[in-house]
Amino acid sequence: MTPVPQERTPQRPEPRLIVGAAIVVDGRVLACERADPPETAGGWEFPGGKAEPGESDVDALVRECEEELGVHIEVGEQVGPDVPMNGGALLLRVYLARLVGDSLPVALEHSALRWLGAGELDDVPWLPADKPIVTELEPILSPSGQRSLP
Ligand SMILES: Nc1nc2c([nH]c(=O)n2[C@H]2C[C@H](O)[C@@H](COP(=O)(O)OP(=O)(O)OP(=O)(O)O)O2)c(=O)[nH]1
Repeated sequence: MTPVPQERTPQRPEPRLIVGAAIVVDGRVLACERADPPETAGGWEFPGGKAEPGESDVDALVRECEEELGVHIEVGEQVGPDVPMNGGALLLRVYLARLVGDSLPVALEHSALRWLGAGELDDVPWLPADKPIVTELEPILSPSGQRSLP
């Protein structure tokens, strides 16, 4: 019998994961202004970056926050949705986090840092992918909603 040719569905490569940390202290979250590249410079984001192959989300976030801010963090629950970027090639995922130890964040790679309370989240131009996440962060930062904080 002649084998029936199988339908071939083109395989999309897995998106590259970008992890971000919503570091919260006393009801305010740390926002970071990108310094480069020119396409995203001046946009505000959560500290973080690409998870390396085989690296857990938590390990990637701890590493990135040490590199970018000189702080050690403890990572909590995810906040907001996974947000596809670059036509699905990248996926942004953000977790609540808190500072561990006495070190305060320093802008080692960003051009500015700001601590924003619930009513101040619109004070900076977030990168587009961050907006649905910031929307879900707002009620968590408000005094009545700090249930999910790590
Ligand atoms: N870290 C971070 N990146 C974000 C956010 N929102 C957003 O659109 N991005 C984009 C900006 C960049 O195009 C990409 C992250 O790349 P990156 O350059 O920070 O990654 P990285 O630290 O691993 O650096 P590299 O390996 O490319 O040098 O994701 C966010 O909240 N945090």
